[in-house]
Amino acid sequence: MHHILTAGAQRALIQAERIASGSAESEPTLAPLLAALALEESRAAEIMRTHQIDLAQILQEFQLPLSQDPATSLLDSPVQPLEMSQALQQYPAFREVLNHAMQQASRADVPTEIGSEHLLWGLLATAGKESEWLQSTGSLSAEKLDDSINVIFRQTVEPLDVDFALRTVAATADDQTNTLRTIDAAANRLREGLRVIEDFLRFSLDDAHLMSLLKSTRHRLTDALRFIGNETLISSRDTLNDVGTSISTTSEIDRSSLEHLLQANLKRVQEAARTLEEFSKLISPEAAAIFKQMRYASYTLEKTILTCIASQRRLENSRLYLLVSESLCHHGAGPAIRESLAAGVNLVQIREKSMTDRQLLAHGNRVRKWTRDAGAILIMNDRPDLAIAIDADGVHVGQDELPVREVRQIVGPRRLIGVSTHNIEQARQAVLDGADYIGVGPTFPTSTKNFAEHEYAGLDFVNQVAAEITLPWFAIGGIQADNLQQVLEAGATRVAVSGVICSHEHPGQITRELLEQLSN
Ligand SMILES: Cc1ncc(COP(=O)(O)OP(=O)(O)O)c(N)n1
Ligand SMILES: Cc1nc(C(=O)O)sc1CCOP(=O)(O)O
Ligand SMILES: [Mg+2]
Repeated sequence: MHHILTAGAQRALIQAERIASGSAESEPTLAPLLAALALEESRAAEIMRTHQIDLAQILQEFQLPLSQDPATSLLDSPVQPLEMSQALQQYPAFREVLNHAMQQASRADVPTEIGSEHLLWGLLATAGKESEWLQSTGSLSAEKLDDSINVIFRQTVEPLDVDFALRTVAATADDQTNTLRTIDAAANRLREGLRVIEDFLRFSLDDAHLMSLLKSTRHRLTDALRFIGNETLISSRDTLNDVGTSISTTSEIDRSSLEHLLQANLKRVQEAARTLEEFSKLISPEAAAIFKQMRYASYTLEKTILTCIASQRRLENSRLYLLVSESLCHHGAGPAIRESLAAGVNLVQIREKSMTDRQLLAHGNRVRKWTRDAGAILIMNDRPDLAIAIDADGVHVGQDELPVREVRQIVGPRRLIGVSTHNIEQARQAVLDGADYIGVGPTFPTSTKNFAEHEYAGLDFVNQVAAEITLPWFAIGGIQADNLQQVLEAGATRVAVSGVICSHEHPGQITRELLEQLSN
């Protein structure tokens, strides 16, 4: 009969082997197993804790060494899982523990893997100083443990033959080697793919925020591989006999543009992450979980990078963004919009706070016509529904309005979504949420919108965004012809304005002036 160990029991056995190898004892004992059960986050450790038994007591009682940080020691120097139980298996008392543990697991009313609690039970049932100590110090007995394990005894169990094919991995050594080789090859593909993307972010996009995201993805790969063991992977590597190394498909050779190259490598990363996730399930559920996270992270990364590239293209020539409110305009919104369009503005936002929906719809339809005729982009403030109704090119939302995800569901994939941000965390989040551009402000005091004094993000925020974000962004708030230069010096290349144009006697004239400064 084959029994499979739970992940917690596997870790405990690996730890036991390690502790035993560092112990000065010439004869093997069960103390390393006891210590390992207390060391791992497992049911056995939990049970022992409820009986006031902890690792420190065990180490002291049985004079065991544990020089490394127990929490990380297993990760730091991994043991090859198949070899793990070989030495312990030679030891009769350990075989007895396993035999008891298997019997105990067999008593469960549902098929049960051998868990750390069964190993603890086996240890208690095996005569020896460890069992005696557990019973005297922690007043723990095999009977008491039954309650904790919650086994339903329905039959008298005959001693079982111990089958030492304790499988921690695949059924055969060949299976295991092949699994490890697959993981090793996929990890290399993933690493290489990430490196290409990183170079793209560094040299083509020059985006520090996305680069730091990518780096943390790379670190996750390292974390996950620790669960499997780097040495184990390298020792399973067999490049000479790997048929995959000689195959290059046309899709691998054909890279028609930087973007194509980027996409191919994003796909490569996702496929490798999927392979790693699936094959790691045979070896380490912890690693598999990390690979799954990496796969999802790579989808976010893909969406974010591609959105960034597409938005840069769409907003390439939009340096001046005009927000129009009827109430601010000297001669009404119509003349302000038409004159500024004629002067060269190519991005307009309808920002009306007091019109009824019907008024907004009618106004929106007029502005749509003017902007379309001028070849300009039209954005509706606050209202995804009206953005669709007037066929605007996008919608702008603030921090308290609908999140990007929900707005996207309403306006679909092609309309632009802009998000207001007032600090660097919000800016980073908006990028990851899938915004197509962000507003960055308020830069200076403004009478167009109420902000408390402490809410002025100022030029520092502009500086921060300039240092790390390449998704198109517009500095906004109190920007005028006479302070625009400071904004540009802080790193902005695009600005959004309202009052300076709307309330100007000659909207066309001030528009030209601002555009002139922006083009310099
Ligand atoms: C380009 C741009 N940036 C910021 C805002 C402000 O949006 P929000 O915070 O939602 O405030 P209101 O404009 O709705 O009052 C914006 N509209 N456009
Ligand atoms: C509507 C708005 N949002 C801001 C933000 O920081 O999010 S600042 C602002 C007012 C922009 O108008 P003006 O150019 O007249 O100051
Ligand atoms: Mg708003």
